[in-house]
Amino acid sequence: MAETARPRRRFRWTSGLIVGIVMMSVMILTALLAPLFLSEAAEKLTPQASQGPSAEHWLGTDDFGRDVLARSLVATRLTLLMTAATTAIAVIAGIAIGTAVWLAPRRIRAAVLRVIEAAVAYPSLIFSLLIAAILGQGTWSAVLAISIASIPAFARLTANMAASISQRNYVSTARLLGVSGPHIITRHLLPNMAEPLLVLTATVFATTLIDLSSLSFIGLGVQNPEYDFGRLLNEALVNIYSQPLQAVMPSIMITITGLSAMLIGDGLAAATDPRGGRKFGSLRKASEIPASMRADSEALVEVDNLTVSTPSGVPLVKGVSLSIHAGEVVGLVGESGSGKSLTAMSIAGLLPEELGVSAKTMRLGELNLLKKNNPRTLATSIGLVYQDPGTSFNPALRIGSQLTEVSRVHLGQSRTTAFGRMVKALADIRITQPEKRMKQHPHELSGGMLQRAMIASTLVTDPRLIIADEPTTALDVTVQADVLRQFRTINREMGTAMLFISHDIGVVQALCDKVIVMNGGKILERLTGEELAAGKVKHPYTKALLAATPSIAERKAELVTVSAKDFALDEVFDDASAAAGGDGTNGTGTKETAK
Ligand SMILES: Nc1ncnc2c1ncn2[C@@H]1O[C@H](COP(=O)(O)OP(=O)(O)OP(=O)(O)O)[C@@H](O)[C@H]1O
Repeated sequence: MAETARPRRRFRWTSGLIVGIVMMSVMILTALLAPLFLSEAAEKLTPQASQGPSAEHWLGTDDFGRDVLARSLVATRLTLLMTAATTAIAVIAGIAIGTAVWLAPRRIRAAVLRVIEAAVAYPSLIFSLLIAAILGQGTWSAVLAISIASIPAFARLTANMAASISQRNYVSTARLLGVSGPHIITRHLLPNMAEPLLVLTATVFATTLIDLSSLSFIGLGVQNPEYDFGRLLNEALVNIYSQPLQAVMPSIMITITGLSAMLIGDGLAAATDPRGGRKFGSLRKASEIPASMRADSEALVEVDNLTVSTPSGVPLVKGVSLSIHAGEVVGLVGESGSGKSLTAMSIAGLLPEELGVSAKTMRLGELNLLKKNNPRTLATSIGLVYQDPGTSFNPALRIGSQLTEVSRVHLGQSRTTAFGRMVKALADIRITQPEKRMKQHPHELSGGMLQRAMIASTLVTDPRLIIADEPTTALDVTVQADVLRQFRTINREMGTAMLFISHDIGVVQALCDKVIVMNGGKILERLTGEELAAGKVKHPYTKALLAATPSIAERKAELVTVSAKDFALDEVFDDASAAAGGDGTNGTGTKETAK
């Protein structure tokens, strides 16, 4: 069935970006028009030397009787031309080197990357001074010097991004199919690097302007009779006490040009960052409906007529209603893109902010989930378990500091108390040597152990609801059975409500009291776990889902995890424990059990 189309990401205009573009447009207009109308006033020598401000010369005149304001405005053209040329050379050469490095054999690539890194570490202004001294004084030697000094930054960024993009599956596939290196670069690499390169270009434009002005200021850049902002500052220096205004205008022009480029760079960064600039308050106000009118007022979690839409109004979740009682497990099942995660993330308040959410009711107990809630309340009321335990943890930090974060930050517990409670939670969930585990890094633990650690971390805050989004998909079948068993235990013993998301109808059938089948953002069918187990399904889509799980339906004896809830889970867990040497967490084989 067709996936709901993901709409094109909207470009976000920020006020900074608009101001930057307006300022830069004014500078470009000045660069175009000033030399046409003000050249004479700016360049003609007159006897009115070194005069103060007057009606005729607003900022006075220089040592040769030339109008200071006119010279500053006319200098905009050369300054912008030099800055644009320098930036363009740096960008083109940097991207060419960065991508060529990616195509080079491994040893050459490593050597060139080391050279680029050393060049980046060296201060660019000193580097450009060195090059300018070698090339000699003059406008274009300054341009070349600064562009050469800026190339390493672009080359490194391009090479790093190319390395990361080249790991993606579509690039591997293209390579496997024999697509040529240059074709991969133009088709796959460059389009995916455009945004960060654009942001860096704007920033380098600003720093280039400063560097060029500095070279001209110290006499290495633009030479008489040409003049840019730096050259004007150089001329103003000798009169700084008698004619301070002479230095003011070029300084203002440098500031405005640099600031506009920075604002454009920042604005582009914010506009292209999918997480940035999101507004709170995309939730519509909760409709205050009396308890008597609620669909299921006894339920702990109640969602009534939830709709999630894109900024352009395309509905992704269409009128979903569900309720979960304390101690109940509700499964959301459906193929990829059916709206399961968006439904769950709406409840958790973790939806991307650009998406609009509306519902008649969405609550957890008395907590109105349609309002912007205190993050502490949400973090302690709802526990989240994600799909891939490998990516749920920061690989650079020890397990302990990550697992105790919520307790320390949101419950205000001391490090020792949080550590102690976490060790107990790990032991409760039958992780061996919990103290040792807390001091280890994520790569030292197996996937099953990490996933159980993640479950344990959600429990220390006594959440009322646990949302588990495909929590067993990344695990092999024996560890999967163990994790499912842990969920069942928590749910039964602690009375926690659970929303369990899966595309695997067999897993849902094994664990859930109620099952909701979704597709295309809508609920197609509601079933009890028993109805599903007995095959009492009505909707053709659910039948198709069941038919697409032949290993569950046809090999009940082998994959007992999905045949008869508790019995199956216990039995599989025991086998998994045996396979893993008692701990049940390191069993990595895909041993099928209970034949
Ligand atoms: N931030 C977003 N902006 C626009 N569309 C989105 C966004 N997030 C998800 N979608 C789209 O909404 C639809 C439902 O997504 P959702 O993640 O809920 O699916 P799912 O059923 O959980 O699938 P999966 O199992 O692959 O995660 C998909 O078509 C997806 O492309």
